Amino acid sequence: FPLPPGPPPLPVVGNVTGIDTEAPWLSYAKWGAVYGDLIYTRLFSQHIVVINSEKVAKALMEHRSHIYSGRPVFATTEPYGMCFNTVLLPYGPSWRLHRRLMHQALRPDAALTYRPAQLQKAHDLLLNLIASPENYLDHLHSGSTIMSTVYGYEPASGKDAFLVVIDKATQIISEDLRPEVAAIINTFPFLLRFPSWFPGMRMNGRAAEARRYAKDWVETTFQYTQQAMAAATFAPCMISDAMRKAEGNSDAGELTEAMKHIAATMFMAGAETTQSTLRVFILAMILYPEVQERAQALIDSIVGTDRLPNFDDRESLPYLDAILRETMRWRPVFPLCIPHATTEDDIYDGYLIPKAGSTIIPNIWAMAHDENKYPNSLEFVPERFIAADGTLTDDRIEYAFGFGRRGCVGKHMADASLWSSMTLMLAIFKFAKAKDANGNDIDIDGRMCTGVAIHPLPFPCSITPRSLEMNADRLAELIRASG
Ligand code: HEM
Repeated sequence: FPLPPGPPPLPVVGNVTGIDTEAPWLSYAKWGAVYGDLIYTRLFSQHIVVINSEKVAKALMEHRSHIYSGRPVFATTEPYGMCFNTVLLPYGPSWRLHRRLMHQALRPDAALTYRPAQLQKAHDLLLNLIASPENYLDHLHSGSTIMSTVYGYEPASGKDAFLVVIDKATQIISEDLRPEVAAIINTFPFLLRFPSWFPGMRMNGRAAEARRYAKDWVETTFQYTQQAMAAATFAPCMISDAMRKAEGNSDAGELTEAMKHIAATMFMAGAETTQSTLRVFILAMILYPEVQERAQALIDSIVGTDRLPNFDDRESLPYLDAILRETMRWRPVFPLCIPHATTEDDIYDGYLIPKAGSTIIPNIWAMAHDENKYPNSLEFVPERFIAADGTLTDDRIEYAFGFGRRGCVGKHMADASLWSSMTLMLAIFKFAKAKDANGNDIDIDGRMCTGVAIHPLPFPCSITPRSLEMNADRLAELIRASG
């Protein structure tokens, strides 16, 4: 059988020159218009199969998930200190153990138990935003529930020491572990042995830095929880629950080691993604003020202004869910998902998808910007998720969380965190363009960073209470009144 169609490769480098390295998802989507939904391409020695449609992604990665649940072997994983990371583990016993332990904590009914903590975090976010709106990026970050639910640790608002370390590691890894970068290193692994002062070898220094940060983050945060567990006041968290259950088991050592790695993975996979989605949300609210006003009018009419919204209001606020879905569609955090790898040869639609080292890239960006499904896809239009009878459509943007057995394990937790943060922020604040010294709006270009996971680059914005009477004391009172 032939390989799927794709652009003709150059000798040695393959298709590397035809790819927009800042936004490869755009190149792959353009190729899709010529070659179809399933494309074969080669970057140096790396065989890559790109999937541009949700239908094909589901047919392969969900209905044949026993074949498509591996991860490519990246020469960068070990030098960057990432061997512990569930996301990059090969399809095998360690990954299965990680997944089982995570599933126990994050399956839909277990995720419900985090709701009070998620609401509390959303309240803290409001208080922090009213106190210092200019630091909104720090507040979005420290507002994550993951540090408290996983480690029992409450990050300080502002620049929390643990979060700073984790941020630095995550940033380097997201930029340098892209399949396009990994393809170069996989082909020329000796590049990683050049000293970092050698021209062009900045990457080497970055690998050493990432390794240091990763070690610090895996060990120090875990030690924090182990020490804190001895204190009578320590509230249970995922680690303390798992460690107590494992006590006395013959495999307690193995479970403790796995928990340490899972906890670090959950933070890496969960906090950054949630924060990035909230950044996209704020960007959209500023660029589409009519959407913001419609949502606020709905909140006022359903919830009123004497209390804050809570999860019981969710069903009555479909437009808020439509905004959440549109946020995830408009600028997906993982435009190229996280690559999978095949563990057997496969034949699909008359084409061979080879086992030998094939990297499978679902182009989530292309799925989210399919003009047949989402006309004017570059515009932010939550109404596309509202049916004629006013209810939500069936399109839950599941593809933004990946596919099959490797699909996101934290999606229920992410969904509730995002909904509560977005809805509560809209209830209290108006998001608008910042003004310059002459009182004119400062334009926002909405540019995104590049990497495996992307977010809008920092932009100036004005975050002010919607009501002139609202201040920190009144907000604290409103939170108390909301129970
Ligand atoms: C807006 C928030 C989030 C988005 C958009 C998101 C998206 C994704 C995507 C696209 C993948 C790759 C799936 C695949 O390979 O097919 C993934 C994997 C993963 N996600 Fe999430 N995620 C989010 C939040 C979270 C949270 C809150 C957690 C944990 C608390 C989490 C934990 C994980 C883990 C552990 C994996 C790796 C699964 C594996 O390799 O088996 N994610 N996520």
